[in-house]
Amino acid sequence: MINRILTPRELLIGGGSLSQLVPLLGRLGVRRPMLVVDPTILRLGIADTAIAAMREAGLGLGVFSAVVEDPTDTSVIAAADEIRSGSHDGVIGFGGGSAIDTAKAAAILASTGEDVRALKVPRIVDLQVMPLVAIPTTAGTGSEVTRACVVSDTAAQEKMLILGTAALPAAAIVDYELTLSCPFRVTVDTGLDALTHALEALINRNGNAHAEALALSALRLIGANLETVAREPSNRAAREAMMLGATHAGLAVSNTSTALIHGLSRPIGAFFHVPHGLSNAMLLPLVTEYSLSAAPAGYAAAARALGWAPATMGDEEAGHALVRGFRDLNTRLKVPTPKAYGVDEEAYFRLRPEMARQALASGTPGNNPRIPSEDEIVRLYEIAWDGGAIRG
Ligand SMILES: NC(=O)c1ccc[n+]([C@@H]2O[C@H](COP(=O)([O-])OP(=O)(O)OC[C@H]3O[C@@H](n4cnc5c(N)ncnc54)[C@H](O)[C@@H]3O)[C@@H](O)[C@H]2O)c1
Ligand SMILES: [Fe+2]
Repeated sequence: MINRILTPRELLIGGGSLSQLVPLLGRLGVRRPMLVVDPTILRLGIADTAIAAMREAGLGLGVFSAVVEDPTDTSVIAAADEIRSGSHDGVIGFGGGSAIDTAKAAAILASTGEDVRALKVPRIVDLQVMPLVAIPTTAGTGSEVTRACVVSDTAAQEKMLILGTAALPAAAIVDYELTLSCPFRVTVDTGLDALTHALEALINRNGNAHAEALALSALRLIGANLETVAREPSNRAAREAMMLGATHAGLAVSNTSTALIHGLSRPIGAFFHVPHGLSNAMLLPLVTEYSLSAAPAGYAAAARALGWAPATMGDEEAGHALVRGFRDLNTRLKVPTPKAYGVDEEAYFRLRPEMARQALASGTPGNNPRIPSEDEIVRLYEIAWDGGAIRG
């Protein structure tokens, strides 16, 4: 079997690596970068030295900061228009996944002239685009190394998945110091997103040895450090480990695709604006319990890498320890159920068939070890409402 493994052409990893942005742009041949930056990052002054260095180097810098959380079609079209009108020849995505995905989608639109809706899966967008440098400020999405990008279709209330080399950054700067300012909820939710990426890469039907190695590395790093960063936001060693874990998880999942948790999570985000990592975490215990019997070795390996099952424990028992571990972790990290989060109950139950349809249309449930029918997905949404379990 042939595995097609894709990664950015250059990764700069380590504290202080942001200082290398100007020479990196030089190596990529970018003279007129458009900086697509999270407004909070701009306000906190986190991008100031990079902006000053680019100006000092005489680069034709543009700044777009109208990034919205869970980027929309209208916001990415606005960014693309500015890239085109400013004749920019490269894009920098600086912020959480929302800023990086805005930069990705805008670079694709500006480079190709395509309509954003025409890019969504099942199409694979292997088109040539201008160089993109991704600089994450959350240890979460791994978008800095993935060939994926998520844009909300405002009219259809759907989170569109865009996949292909067009969405793969040319380079990434992975500097954990940029995450030191993340508040508790952002730290935890994005960390749980990274954990979900690693798990879904490990148990994926498209699994491969490359993704497995990186997923296990990510689970070890995240298992040992997520609760530490939640408790001690200034712990640099733990922040560094979480950042590396998120990038490893991104490299893993980009080369397998996501699975059932992300498939079910995106519609919850699209309709009820639950942050992405949180909607994943709400589903982690239940979907793992549902899927366990179809990939016992993979789930057991995840439990061991997270430190929740000793090497001597058999696969079946380790799988159950994993489900229990996710439930306990959610309690300790204050992850609410959809009900406790304040999701509108009437709308949630009315929309569950449409959410199931969108989940299946994204294609990702088909990568899960156990593939659910549309009716089973509706049932999973029902059980997830107040954090229920299949075995009661
Ligand atoms: N492309 C991919 O591979 C991929 C993978 C997973 C998720 N996503 C997408 O990424 C988006 C979520 O990204 P995210 O979870 O990183 O959250 P985000 O980018 O939406 O940021 C969440 C909040 O944290 C703030 N923030 C970010 N960095 C900060 C910092 N260093 N200090 C203080 N505040 C900071 C932001 O301003 C924002 O208010 C969703 O749209 C999701 O669908 C993409
Ligand atoms: Fe994710």
